[in-house]
Amino acid sequence: MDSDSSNPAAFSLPSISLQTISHLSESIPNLLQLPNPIDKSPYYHPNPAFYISSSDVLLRQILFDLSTSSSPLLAYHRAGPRSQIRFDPATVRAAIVTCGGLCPGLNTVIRELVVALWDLYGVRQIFGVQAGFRGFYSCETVELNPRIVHDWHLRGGTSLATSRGGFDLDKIVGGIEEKGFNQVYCIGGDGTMRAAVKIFNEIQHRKLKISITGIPKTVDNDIGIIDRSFGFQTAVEIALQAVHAAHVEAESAVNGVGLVKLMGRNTGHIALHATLSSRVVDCCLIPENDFYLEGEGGLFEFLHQRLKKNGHVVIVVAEGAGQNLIPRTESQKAEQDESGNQVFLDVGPWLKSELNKWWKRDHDGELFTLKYIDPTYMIRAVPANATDNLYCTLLAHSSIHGVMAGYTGFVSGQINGNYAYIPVEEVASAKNPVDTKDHRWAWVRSVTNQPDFN
Ligand SMILES: Nc1ncnc2c1ncn2[C@@H]1O[C@H](COP(=O)(O)OP(=O)(O)O)[C@@H](O)[C@H]1O
Ligand SMILES: O=P(O)(O)OC[C@H]1O[C@](O)(COP(=O)(O)O)[C@@H](O)[C@@H]1O
Ligand SMILES: [Mg+2]
Repeated sequence: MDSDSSNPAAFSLPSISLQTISHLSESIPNLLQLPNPIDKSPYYHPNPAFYISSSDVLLRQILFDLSTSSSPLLAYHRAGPRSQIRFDPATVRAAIVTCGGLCPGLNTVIRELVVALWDLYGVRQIFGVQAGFRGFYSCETVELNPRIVHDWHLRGGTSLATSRGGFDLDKIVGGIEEKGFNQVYCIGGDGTMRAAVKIFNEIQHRKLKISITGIPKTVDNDIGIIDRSFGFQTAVEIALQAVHAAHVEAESAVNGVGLVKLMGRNTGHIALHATLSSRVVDCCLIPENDFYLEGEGGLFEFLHQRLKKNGHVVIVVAEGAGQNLIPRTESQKAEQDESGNQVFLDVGPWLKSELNKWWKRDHDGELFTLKYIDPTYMIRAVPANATDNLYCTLLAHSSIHGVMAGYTGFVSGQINGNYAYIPVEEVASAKNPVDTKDHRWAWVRSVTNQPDFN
């Protein structure tokens, strides 16, 4: 018999599958247990509901159709302070490292890790590892305290320096052991999370009492599961300034084209958000949606019509878009950066040149002005805005609470507005492409009216 779709009682809730995270007690016998020092904090006055228990979870999917959902709902441990801690603060030696490219908010995360370790938990041995993972074995570490980091949230970049490459598992874990670190906070993107998985496995293999955690940073917002990465909103805000400038230039010319290239290696989130919030973009080109130039339904045909109608156009192109169209030599095909990422060719100047050639070929003699803007590092080399700053603080605090409670091999992240602990392996493999089948891409297309290039 068919279930009655108007009667919610006719459906049963799917089961829940908890994504467990590792705990030091699984590999370290007789792990000590102490009351959380926040009990004595003059600011928090914790009541019983203040502490989070290991049975507190949050769901990844909060919207689903009961008539079709049958697979279990993924749940994660809720982040936050635990009533018992598993490190004696007097013996903690915490290491903080930043890896990969810059992202607004890196310095805020470092600052808040230092201040909260110091103020909430009474940790006094906190170290900054310089220049990314290679800093564990090739540079002096710097001792940090709240006085040193007090104004770091006002600075862009990372005051610890960062780098790509330099991943040598043996040397890194050797360096961690040699320097006596027992808490390792890794701030970085997808590459850093993959590296953290390997370090975590090696620490477990060596049965060391070291907790390692990841705090995901990616200006491209290309890490999955979490709502968004810190710094992303700030980057979009700065990107918008470039889009508005391109619009002014284009509108003030005859047959004016404003072309803006924005970051986005594999994902077009920055381009998409800049397009949606500016409302002045005529065409948004992202890596997830191939495009072509010539013929029916192509970019040139669309631009021709738009210029005829409005007299100007604004194009936003993400750096990873159109890579399949740009001619490249055999050696360019094989080129990789220090972290093993394929080196992209620069889509901005290529597209600018193709557009100029097209106009000259098809509209010779008619006025045409193309202004190209590439804000590149300007969008990520700035301090975090207010929202991202608060987000960084909560991520840093979540990480410390989890580590002090003895959890390891996890990442702190926001899921549906709440904070969760997610296994680092899961984050390392979770991508976050723009879904060109969902409502947001449909929204872009309805705002721009651009072709779908199918
Ligand atoms: N698959 C991997 N295994 C081990 N280390 C990796 C891996 N991918 C990247 N790394 C290391 O992680 C660090 C940061 O990676 P990178 O890709 O440059 O930046 P991001 O973390 O921002 O994506 C680098 O030191 C790099 O060598
Ligand atoms: O020139 P760099 O420092 O290698 O960084 C450039 C790359 O970093 C990125 O900003 C991605 O970094 P994220 O890991 O922060 O997402 C890309 O958009 C860009 O290709
Ligand atoms: Mg990356």
